[in-house]
Amino acid sequence: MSQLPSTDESTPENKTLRIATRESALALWQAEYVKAELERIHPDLSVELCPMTSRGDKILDVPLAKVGGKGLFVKELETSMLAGETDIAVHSMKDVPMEFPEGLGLAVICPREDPRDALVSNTYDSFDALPQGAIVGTSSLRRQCQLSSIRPDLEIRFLRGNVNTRLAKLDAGEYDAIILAAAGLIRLEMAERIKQFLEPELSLPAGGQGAVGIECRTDDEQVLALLKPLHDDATAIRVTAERAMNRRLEGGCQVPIGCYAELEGEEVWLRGLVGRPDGTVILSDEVRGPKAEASELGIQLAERLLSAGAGDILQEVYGHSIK
Ligand SMILES: NCc1[nH]cc(CCC(=O)O)c1CC(=O)O
Repeated sequence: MSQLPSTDESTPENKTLRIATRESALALWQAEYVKAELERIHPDLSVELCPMTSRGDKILDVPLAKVGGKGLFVKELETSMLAGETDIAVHSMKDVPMEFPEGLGLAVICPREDPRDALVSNTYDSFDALPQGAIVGTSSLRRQCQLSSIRPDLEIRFLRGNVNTRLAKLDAGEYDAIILAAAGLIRLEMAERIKQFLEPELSLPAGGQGAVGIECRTDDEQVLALLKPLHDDATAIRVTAERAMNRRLEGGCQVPIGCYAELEGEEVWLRGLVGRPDGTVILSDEVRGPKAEASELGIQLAERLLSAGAGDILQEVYGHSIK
């Protein structure tokens, strides 16, 4: 952490913790949330936001699966932490790559918001109410795949940009409905725009959806101690299982992979799917097991999906085979 000029460097009031954040409304909300939590728990700490633009925010005209390179939304933030210009970065867990650069790691995972996808429309009240051939906006291959599999008649149209941009395009009449993560709308106090929460049976969420994680330098004991009270164990177990599956399949939120873990007492129930973007094939499976084995469960489920043929589907999407 940086020390502001002071005669007595040991006084905690002089410490400023700097949060690297993207500039979208949702990213800023999440960073403000972490700032507020930190300042509530540590009244002597001052926290400052350092907003920056990521590559993923700049390239808006191509589906993310095609932009190439994971971590489009986090690289700039990581560079600034490694350079010591900032201390922590707040991320949507859905956008965080599996591997961290040397010297950085995930410190805590905060309590999960609603993990479901949501249907937003100015005309129709539910997914079932969409007429034949309705135009649905999303650029997520995972959403496109699942919705097309039940409703092949729908016309899925490209839609990217931050939450407000996407809503503006819906409001401009470009789509009959759009699909967004419920969490983003809830955080931005736009939950009233949600017409229907899509249950996992209809649209299995992306791994980590709805959860916020905090990354920092792995050797920064002081920052790690400050962050510790923000951690939520139940969320971390669920997200660990989901991310383990994604890691094995080399995927994240930019590919047609869904995974969602719930806790049932001491057990983790993990559901996963891999599908062709057009929804003509969906492989889905599930596993259950002890909480302590969350990441083994994720790998186990990935292996089962691979045995069922997920590798061929993913090869088409990635352009290379997975081992
Ligand atoms: N990929 C963009 C992204 N990353 C996180 C969220 C939503 C909030 C969350 O999942 O925590 C969104 C927008 C969306 O999918 O609608």
